[in-house]
Amino acid sequence: MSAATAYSTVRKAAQPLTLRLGTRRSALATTQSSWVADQLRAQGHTVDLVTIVTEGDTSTASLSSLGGTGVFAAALRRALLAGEVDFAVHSLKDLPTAPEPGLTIAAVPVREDPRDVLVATDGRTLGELGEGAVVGTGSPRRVAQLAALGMGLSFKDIRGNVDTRIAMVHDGSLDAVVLARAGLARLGRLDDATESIDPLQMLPAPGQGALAVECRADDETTRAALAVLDDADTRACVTAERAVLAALEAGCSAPVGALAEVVEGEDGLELSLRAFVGSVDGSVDLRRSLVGPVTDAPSLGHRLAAVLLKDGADVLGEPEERPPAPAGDQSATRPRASGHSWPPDPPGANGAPPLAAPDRRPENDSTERAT
Ligand SMILES: NCc1[nH]cc(CCC(=O)O)c1CC(=O)O
Repeated sequence: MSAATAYSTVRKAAQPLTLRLGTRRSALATTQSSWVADQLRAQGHTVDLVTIVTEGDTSTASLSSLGGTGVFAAALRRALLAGEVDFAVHSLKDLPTAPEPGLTIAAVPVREDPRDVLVATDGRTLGELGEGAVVGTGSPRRVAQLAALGMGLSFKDIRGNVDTRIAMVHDGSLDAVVLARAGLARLGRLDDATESIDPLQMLPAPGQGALAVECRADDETTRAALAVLDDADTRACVTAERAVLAALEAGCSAPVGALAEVVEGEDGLELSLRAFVGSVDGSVDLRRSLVGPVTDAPSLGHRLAAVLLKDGADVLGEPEERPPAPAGDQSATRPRASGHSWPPDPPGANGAPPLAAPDRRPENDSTERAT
């Protein structure tokens, strides 16, 4: 018996396991969880889904009053830490950037297309919506970027699952909604999208389109089984994106978008990272980018956040550190990678350069908080 135990310990990672997967009950959550479960079943493991009801699913109160998108993850994490389930699958963009003590992200599987899509009446694109069109979204990030286009759109704060939101367009109560393309893809509803929005106009949420597969940090057996699902490129991208968010959360509370892509550089593969910080009235529209080594994802994100805070210090609140660098000397914020203003050409309908915000009103800062 003891000899058999010792033997099985050596081969533990290769043993078929029986794992309990905690999942929220929404269609998106169960679809995502089932996809991960199938990947593990293909490795010979047995996976049982355990439904966990979260406050974010049952309450109709606004997300911000419940404590933000973190409420979705909180109940799953409690069940994990209590040992009721062995692992959980989250939409990475809904996961707080602070690590959860006792838990670890064992895998970040290959990401779906991270862009946002428009679902509009009459097959319209963003450019065809027109002045006064009502766009439903509860996301300050989406509102800020749409407002910055200067197209005279108006916004309605909506909640509900993906199907509910699409229905609001089809029944004519809204002109359009903006949703993550990944959610539509996973639910088989991509045909409802009328435009995949160019990241030059709308940067996705950090981590959008990616999943996080989480388990207890001390559960080596489960960790090893989940690790085979990890995609190194996706992990590097979302690590950089979330580093921007984490660094900005410390320095401002404005709407944030970020997107990293692995690109072919002169010295091999590099990370190209773009980020946006704005205000929901569209008056602040700050976009910057950096390129750096794939192995440097966290510091790339932190450096890009520092650039954003420095360049937007007057409208974004207090940056952590504000070096009194002389004009023209940007070396302190870009020790390794090259920093540049992005996008290179003025985007959007108003043709305004990223920083040309004539009516920026710093005194309005307190009304521009992300909610
Ligand atoms: N905040 C809700 C949420 N969390 C994850 C997704 C979609 C899937 C993803 O982005 O990974 C969505 C819906 C949406 O934003 O349209």
